[in-house]
Amino acid sequence: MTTIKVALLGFGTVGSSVYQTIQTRQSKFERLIGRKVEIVGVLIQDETKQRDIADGILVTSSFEELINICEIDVIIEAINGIEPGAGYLQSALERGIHVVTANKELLAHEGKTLRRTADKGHAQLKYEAAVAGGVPIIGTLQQLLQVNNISNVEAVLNGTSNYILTEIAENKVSFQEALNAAQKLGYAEADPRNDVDGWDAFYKLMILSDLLLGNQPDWTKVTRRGIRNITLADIQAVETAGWRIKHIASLQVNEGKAQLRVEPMAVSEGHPLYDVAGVDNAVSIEGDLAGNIKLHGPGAGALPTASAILEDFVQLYKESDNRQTISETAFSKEDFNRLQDWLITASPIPHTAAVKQRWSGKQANSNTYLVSAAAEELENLLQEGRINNFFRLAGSGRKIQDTVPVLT
Ligand SMILES: NC(=O)C1=CN([C@@H]2O[C@H](COP(=O)(O)OP(=O)(O)OC[C@H]3O[C@@H](n4cnc5c(N)ncnc54)[C@H](OP(=O)(O)O)[C@@H]3O)[C@@H](O)[C@H]2O)C=CC1
Ligand SMILES: N[C@@H](CC=O)C(=O)O
Repeated sequence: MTTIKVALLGFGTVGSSVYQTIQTRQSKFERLIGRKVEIVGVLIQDETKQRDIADGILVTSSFEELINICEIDVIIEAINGIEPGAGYLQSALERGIHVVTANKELLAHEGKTLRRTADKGHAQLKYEAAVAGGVPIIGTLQQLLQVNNISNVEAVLNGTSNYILTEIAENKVSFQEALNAAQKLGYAEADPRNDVDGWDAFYKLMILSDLLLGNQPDWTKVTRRGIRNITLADIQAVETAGWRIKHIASLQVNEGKAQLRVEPMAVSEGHPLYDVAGVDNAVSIEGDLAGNIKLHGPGAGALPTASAILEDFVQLYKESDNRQTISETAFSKEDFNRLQDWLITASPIPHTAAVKQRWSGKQANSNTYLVSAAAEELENLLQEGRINNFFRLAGSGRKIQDTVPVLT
């Protein structure tokens, strides 16, 4: 029986979990792909750290050493940031080495170049773990794309942010306490600003854009808001009105134009993302043939991410499909002056906004209002401290009367 030789780049939360799983599931791999799997080398940064890695496996901080000494069939990459990882993957693909990566920041920036190199080098590039952790969204979209037209994707894509919002709401902990816990549990990025300022979800959305539309919009034109300024008072006020706040990445295609956004939104009961709690991620997809499909599961953490990586790994030896999307869809600009419906939390209501409905909160400053207003106007009111927060209503095309509970 021949052996597949694997090198791991990174031995942190994700890398060490991939290592453990490969070591303990040998018989499963043999059954699935008829070959043994051997880890031949591990690339790390700090050579002085103690690690539980078997003798005979090269552990090095030099990529040159790793790639020149070891014979490698597959590189599994789980390090942080764009460089040096992008250079390493480029060099591996040029040599015909397959790559499986979990690194969304790298892929959002360099995915296109890497895919081109993969095609030329006849190697495959797999990245299921880079979007939504253990939720198999990439494979599902690749499958659905064959005949469906996808018009709308709404997704909770950052496990850390969802965990923090849930902890604040359910356990009344502070933002900082919830973030500390997310870091301890291995959910957060090495620099957690990527999570709480919306960058991580943004990178994942750009990967979905590449996959669905064959391109990415101008990054500077995409709304990106994080969860930093959301308070317990906001969460409670919005819940009093029957809604929840979720950090949502959305991609909507309307008349050949795509609009992408990452922001906290208000979701009503019945919305596919309403019940997504803790570290879970979920993706709600509208296909013109399939209808609404929702995938829901753990969005971060060691084992779910290792699961996505190793399912990709097995697929390398079962098929060869590195298809690139070709699409006619253009990207539309956000119109910050267009009147839209929003939930705002404030007290008292600023006179400029047209109020459609009002819910009294338990505390003096926690009233919730359904208003028709322009994003720019609300952003200004927020900056001036005249409202506490504002949330777009999730669920495109829904009528407001369908989603807002009638008050007595
Ligand atoms: N944690 C999660 O739930 C998920 C993470 N990801 C992605 O997976 C990747 C890894 O995440 P995670 O395991 O949490 O991160 P960690 O910070 O736990 O681990 C990062 C690993 O990469 C190594 N590393 C960092 N920089 C370099 C470098 N320049 N050269 C060589 N090695 C380097 C570190 O080395 P050393 O040990 O010496 O410090 C460490 O072993 C990231 O891209 C992340 O976005 C994707 C999905 C989920
Ligand atoms: N930091 C990320 C990890 C997975 O991609 C998250 O919290 O979702």
